[in-house]
Amino acid sequence: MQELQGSSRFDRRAVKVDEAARLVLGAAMPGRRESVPLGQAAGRRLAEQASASCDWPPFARSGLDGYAVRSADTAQATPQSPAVLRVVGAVAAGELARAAVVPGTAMRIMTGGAVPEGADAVVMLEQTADTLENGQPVVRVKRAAGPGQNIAQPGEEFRRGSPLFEAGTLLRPGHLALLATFGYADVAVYARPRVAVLATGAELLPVAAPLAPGTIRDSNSVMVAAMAEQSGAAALPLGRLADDRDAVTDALEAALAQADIVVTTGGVSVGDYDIMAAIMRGWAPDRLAEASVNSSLAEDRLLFNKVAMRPGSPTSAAVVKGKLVIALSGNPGACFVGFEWFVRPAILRMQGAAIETALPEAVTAVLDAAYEKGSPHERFVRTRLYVEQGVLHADPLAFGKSSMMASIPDADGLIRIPSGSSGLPAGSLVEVLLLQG
Ligand SMILES: Nc1nc2c(c(=O)[nH]1)N[C@H]1C(S)=C(S)[C@@H](COP(=O)(O)OP(=O)(O)OC[C@H]3O[C@@H](n4cnc5c(N)ncnc54)[C@H](O)[C@@H]3O)O[C@H]1N2
Ligand code: MOO
Ligand SMILES: [Mg+2]
Repeated sequence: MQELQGSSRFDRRAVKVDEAARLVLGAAMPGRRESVPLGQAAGRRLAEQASASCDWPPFARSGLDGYAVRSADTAQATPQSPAVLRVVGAVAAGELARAAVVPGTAMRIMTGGAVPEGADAVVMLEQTADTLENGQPVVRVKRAAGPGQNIAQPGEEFRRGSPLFEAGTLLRPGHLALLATFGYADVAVYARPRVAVLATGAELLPVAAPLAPGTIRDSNSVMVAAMAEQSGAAALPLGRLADDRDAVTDALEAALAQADIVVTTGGVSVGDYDIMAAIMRGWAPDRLAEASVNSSLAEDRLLFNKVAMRPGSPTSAAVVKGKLVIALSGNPGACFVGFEWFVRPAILRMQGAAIETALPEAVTAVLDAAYEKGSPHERFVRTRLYVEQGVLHADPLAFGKSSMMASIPDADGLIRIPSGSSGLPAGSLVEVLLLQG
């Protein structure tokens, strides 16, 4: 048996969850960059500002299938007395007109076609009639066209050189459309942070193993790895380790050599085999009080080893060799909440997200059922969210204990129950942290 000497295992100062998250974010700097083909850039984050490489639209463009005209020529047009204009040609999208539109003439034009010189309006086909006069094609325009009508002016949407998206922007399909428009065949994005995942606990079996008495299958590894991937990271699942301090220390060394963030689960409380707590304490515990959001990655230090939150109070974090080590609690519920507060924000920050957007997003909802339990620490209660008559409701889920998993897959959010309270009555307005879909 490995003894953790002395009473220091109980000597832990709880930091508030927001402060703990900021300590982690202060140590998680935007990281490596790489260039990827545009078609692979969805879900990645821009590493540098993108800007418009030309005016958009780049030329005066017809918004309809119709006739390009001089609006002045149609000023008196009515259905009874249409303007009669000689048709001097046609222009399809992708073509350039071979003639200008001079007074008394019109040019047939298709949607997306470049408006010919001289024309300042497009009349839709439905408002025109084609005929022949003296063997020449003419078009009758039955209504006055306003100047600029149905024409997208060059630069009306974007000016050449104007900023499109800032570094850190999460690229969604619409962003890709604009990047394509402006010729970004390759895009500079932040590299996916590499997140090593290591589960500690002698009781843990691989997923494929049959259960033996006293053992359970490792469910945290796969959950944490999936959450990391969902946040834009590349997960490196490193498997399970028994509660052996030397073996875990060696595994951490190896993980630090290949990852940007090392996430462990289990072994952070006060038990005899909670070796992660001892290992974390070993990282310059005397610096704990000095740790601040401005600390650099230069020196190894413990960021915190207790958080004023339930679940997840023993969650710990340290900076080691310039990398973040986040030791999540083994209880699956605590592991899940600890990831949302510390690991996901760190992953987002390393991909250039601003600190405020890296933190969990909060909304306000009406609490459907009373939450009776008071707590010296803030609580995060798994909840379903739904909208009724335009109002967001939080319906707390059963089986929400830290050790329980049943409600994790159903949770849309985490209700934030303030500390020190004796709970909250039904109907209270509560803050809810949104979870990823
Ligand atoms: N005397 C005290 N005991 C406990 C305290 C305390 O303050 N005083 N804190 C409790 C709280 S709160 C939590 S949370 C847990 C934290 O436990 P650890 O982080 O040390 O985790 P373990 O002891 O290794 O395991 C706890 C629990 O979770 C199961 N587990 C662990 N790893 C996995 C995994 N990969 N997949 C699924 N389940 C896992 C493990 O079997 C245990 O049942 O401590 C309380 N105790
Ligand atoms: O703080 Mo422990 O995480 O659930 O019960
Ligand atoms: Mg334990």
